[in-house]
Amino acid sequence: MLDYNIFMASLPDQWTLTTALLIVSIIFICLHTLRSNRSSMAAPKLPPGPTNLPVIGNLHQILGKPRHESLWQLSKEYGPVMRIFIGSKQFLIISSAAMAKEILKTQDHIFCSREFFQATKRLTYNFVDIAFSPHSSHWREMRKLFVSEFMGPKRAKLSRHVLVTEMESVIRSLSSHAPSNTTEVNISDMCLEIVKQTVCKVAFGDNYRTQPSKGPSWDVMLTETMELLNGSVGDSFPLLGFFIDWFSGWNRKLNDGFRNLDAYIDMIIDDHLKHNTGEEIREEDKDFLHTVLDMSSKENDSGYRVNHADIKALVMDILTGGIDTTVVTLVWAMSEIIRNPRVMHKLQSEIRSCTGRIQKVDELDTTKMAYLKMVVKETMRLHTPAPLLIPHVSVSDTQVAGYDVFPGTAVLLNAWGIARDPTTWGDNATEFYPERFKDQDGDFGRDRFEMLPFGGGRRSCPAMNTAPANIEFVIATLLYWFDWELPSGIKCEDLNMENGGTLVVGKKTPLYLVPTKHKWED
Ligand code: HEM
Repeated sequence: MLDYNIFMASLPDQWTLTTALLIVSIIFICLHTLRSNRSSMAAPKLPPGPTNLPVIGNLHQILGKPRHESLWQLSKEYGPVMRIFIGSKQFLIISSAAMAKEILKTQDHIFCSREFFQATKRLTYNFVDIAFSPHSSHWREMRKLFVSEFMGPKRAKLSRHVLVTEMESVIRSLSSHAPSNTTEVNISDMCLEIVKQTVCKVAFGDNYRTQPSKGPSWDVMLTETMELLNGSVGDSFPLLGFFIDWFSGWNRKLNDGFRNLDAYIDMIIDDHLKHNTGEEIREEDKDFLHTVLDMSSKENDSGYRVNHADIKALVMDILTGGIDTTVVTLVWAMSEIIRNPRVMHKLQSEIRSCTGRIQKVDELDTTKMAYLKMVVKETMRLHTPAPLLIPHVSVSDTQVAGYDVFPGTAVLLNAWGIARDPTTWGDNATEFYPERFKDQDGDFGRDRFEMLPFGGGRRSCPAMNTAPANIEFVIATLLYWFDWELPSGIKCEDLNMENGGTLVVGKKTPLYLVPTKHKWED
């Protein structure tokens, strides 16, 4: 017979039993929590989207048409918050004003960073610029510096002066052949020249006229740089990307493009440094680059000091952000004006009646020209220059419209589609009809997010207020002094309005027009 005492001793006492039960319960709770966490991690609520194929993702569904148009088409099926794979890279696609507001206003603090692409890394001297820099204190300081020194009142005054001088020379040159009424003018080239001269003179003085000793012409260099900023095929395939870009020759193209741009930027900076060591330049004669180089010798109030790479990256942003966007808008505006004789006559009569008879370009005051502002807005609505903005990237976990979004998610906001959405803009959404802005304030949809030509939130374009004023001034000058026609044989409805470009989308073919000097009736 078993000894009772031994039996009792072999049983756990009350205390041990309670402890064991407690431990088992804790383990059970932990396992349960872990399991439910794991299952919730394994099944996050993801936004809808088309089924993606291995390796290429949804590439086959967006190729063949401009990216923004294909994405807009897909969003009609999958909704305003959609998930897409370009190669193996995942993107969140936003296609309504309400969701744009969610990203750019309500959750602006989360969707405020930028994507890492090979080309942008190289061209921005390792992301130390403004436009492609991740959200950081460095970006904040660079943007602050740019807004105060490039967009401030002092520079705005200089910019106006430079633009007036440019327009005077354009009028002189056009007048010299306008009386014949046959000479076709390449408006696309003319607008590029006007914007390039203005931006570069304000930013770097006259130095940009000098070509780099080797390498392509200035215009070719800018075109190549813009193409590189569109990104490479390899960017869509993080694992194989390097090999794809190497085999396709894209890496060589990037190296050559960067070398040319870098040599050119070096040349402008060296020129300014030589100047700085010579006789003192008067404060009012300093261009933007002189000012920034001065700043690199001391810390600002927040203890921040720009270095050589930062300055080069700033120059890169000015060249790539400030020229193409403005030129494509001017060309689209002139194209729509010429295609719509009703608009052209109404606009010319506003410009001429507001101005009266003047001799000098400087006397032209666009501030009172309400219809002109509507025409520029309508151009930017219908031809959003950067149709998908610059990709925004999330910095932390969040939810959008109830869907889970993880940190590092790249977001493409379809500003082009949103600005043509018939639910906002009505049945004539794809028509050029400036009068639709008659009762709206001049805020470019900043509060309503119905049109976003300048993006939104903290990453919005710092030139949002200055760029439209310059565009208005150029159009007013051209339409005040000249009457315009399409080259003989081309009808308004035949004008080619196809898109070209990816990051910045302009008119695919150059615009040619024939000017006639306007004759005032006595
Ligand atoms: C019609 C003219 C212009 C248009 C349509 C335009 C459009 C844009 C757009 C869509 C963005 C991205 C916004 C976003 O991601 O939310 C942007 C950013 C930027 N733009 Fe412009 N832009 C114009 C003119 C200029 C000019 C003249 C400059 C300077 C010379 C400039 C400098 C920049 C910079 C530095 C950024 C980056 C802002 C940041 O990431 O913090 N832009 N622009």
